[in-house]
Amino acid sequence: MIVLKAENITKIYGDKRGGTSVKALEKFDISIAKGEFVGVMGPSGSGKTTLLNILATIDTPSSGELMINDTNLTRLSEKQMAMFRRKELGFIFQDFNLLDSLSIKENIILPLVLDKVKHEEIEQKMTAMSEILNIGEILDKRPYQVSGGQQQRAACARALIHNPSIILADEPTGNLDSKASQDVMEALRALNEQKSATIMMVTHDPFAASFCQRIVMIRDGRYFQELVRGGNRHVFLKEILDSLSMLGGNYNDLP
Ligand SMILES: Nc1ncnc2c1ncn2[C@@H]1O[C@H](COP(=O)(O)OP(=O)(O)OP(=O)(O)O)[C@@H](O)[C@H]1O
Repeated sequence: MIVLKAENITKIYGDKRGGTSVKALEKFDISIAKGEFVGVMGPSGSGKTTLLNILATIDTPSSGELMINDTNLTRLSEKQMAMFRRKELGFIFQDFNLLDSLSIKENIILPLVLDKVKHEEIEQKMTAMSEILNIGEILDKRPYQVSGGQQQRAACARALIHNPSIILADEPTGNLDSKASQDVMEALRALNEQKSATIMMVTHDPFAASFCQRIVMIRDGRYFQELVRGGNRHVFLKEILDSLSMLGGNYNDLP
């Protein structure tokens, strides 16, 4: 079953009255099935953030169609879009975006509290998340009292606890050291495998990307290539590195 389908997405930034304009995406297609874990990679300026903002419904394409679970998002009003975003999408950001005034647990369950979900159901979901993500010991702490990797694992729990159709992750390992990056990627993989979470992640990090099942490469706002994981993660990492060196841009500096 297809969860997300974006077709012919073009995004032009700039002045409609004749000023300079930038074509950030051109006739870009992407389709993600339920339970897939997909990475999007491309050199700096290739259009990844633009794509993510459009899929996240915080920006609109200049042309093209975006469907998530049979809802055509290019036809919704602002209010309908905000409701759709809250119910159907989960977000993970590079800088975690947890509220320091709340405990880790309160941060995670906030979407359910706002939706007035019953206490017992919230506790049940919280326990299940905490077991998968190994965050039981930090639930009563504040975000500033735990490590970056622990904060990001809490953010993963928050992104999935309301059971969205898809999680959109923006450089989830961008602010983490290699050990914490590995923990977070293993957490995302566990959510994907054990909870059938559908995940799309934008990343510069080939190591993080090697946890995905499929990588879509963008260059100059256009689809460049797709890699599908066949063998183990180490083989896939090598394939990703080879493909990135063909992509060029800032990836030419890779080891
Ligand atoms: N608000 C904007 N106004 C004008 N041009 C923009 C705007 N946002 C992005 N661009 C341009 O659109 C193109 C794609 O940018 P985008 O940020 O999507 O790339 P990216 O792949 O996410 O880059 P990075 O990896 O450096 O974050 C670039 O040429 C960028 O300069």
